[in-house]
Amino acid sequence: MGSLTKTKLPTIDLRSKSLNLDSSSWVTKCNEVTRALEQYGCFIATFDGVSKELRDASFLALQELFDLPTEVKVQNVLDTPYNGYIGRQIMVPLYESLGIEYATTKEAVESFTKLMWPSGNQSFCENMFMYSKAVAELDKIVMKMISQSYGIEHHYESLRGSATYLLKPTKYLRAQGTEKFEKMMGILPHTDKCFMTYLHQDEVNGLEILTKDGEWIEVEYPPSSFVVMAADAFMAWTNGRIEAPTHRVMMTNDNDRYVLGLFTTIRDHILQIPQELVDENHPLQYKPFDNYKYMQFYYTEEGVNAESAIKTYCGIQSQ
Ligand SMILES: O=C(O)CCC(=O)C(=O)O
Ligand SMILES: [Fe+2]
Repeated sequence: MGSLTKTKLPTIDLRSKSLNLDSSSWVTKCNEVTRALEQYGCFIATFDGVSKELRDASFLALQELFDLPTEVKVQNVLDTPYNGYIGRQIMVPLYESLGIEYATTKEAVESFTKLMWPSGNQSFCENMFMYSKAVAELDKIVMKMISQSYGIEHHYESLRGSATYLLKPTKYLRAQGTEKFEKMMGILPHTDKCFMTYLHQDEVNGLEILTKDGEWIEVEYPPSSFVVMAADAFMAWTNGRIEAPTHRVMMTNDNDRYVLGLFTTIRDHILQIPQELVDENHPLQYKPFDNYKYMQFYYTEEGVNAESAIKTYCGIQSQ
């Protein structure tokens, strides 16, 4: 599927000083974010909410976490399948991740930390909590910008209190037993099932995005930036105006790769497609749905085998 291209994803400056704008420049910036998402389903955001110290400490904390024995890591069991602990599986032997649910609440990060380190690990706990809070601020900025550019702020306001954040520390081993430049799949092509995704990596690249033209873009992003990516629930909520991009990770045999993904999910709130996004050119494509229940559906046989799980779950079939 698809060839590799040298196209670059747009980079948008969302550092605090560049958001201090007069109203017409603000509108231009909001439109820039929305157009990038409409075209690619994602973009690179420069963001200064995570200091260099916090970033360095967070990636060190990740190494400590993955160095724990497997029997400790498997204790992290969550209700959502595949969010608790995934260890090196046959299809993706390089991949390992752990999910921290409700990561913007201190209690949740404390209880995860206690599970991993019964005698405590204060710096891990503080760094993960601070990191999650900082990136949740980026989510608020991005959501405000998109909803303003579509004129649907009041709809977003009504669901914002139902946004929950899953922090997913992830480690990819470098490709094993391969030649230089030969790549091995780190994570299979997929779309995310949540609402929005925010990815941050150590120096090692590997993420690839499938464009609408069927070409894979290698995403290279510098340390001070984040990949902002629409997920399935967001695609449905925007009535398909912004599509969740298919993405994968390809690893070379150079270095292991660490990633911090923050995933927004809307819980306990039925998502209704804003009527402002429905018109003659954009007929209603999705019924009201529950993001969290959709994530559960995805892991059923029907969900896994569907060509588009979100369309099977809540899509309106065109006549
Ligand atoms: O490692 C990455 O850059 C992407 C991770 C990813 O796609 C996921 O966890 O859903
Ligand atoms: Fe993903």
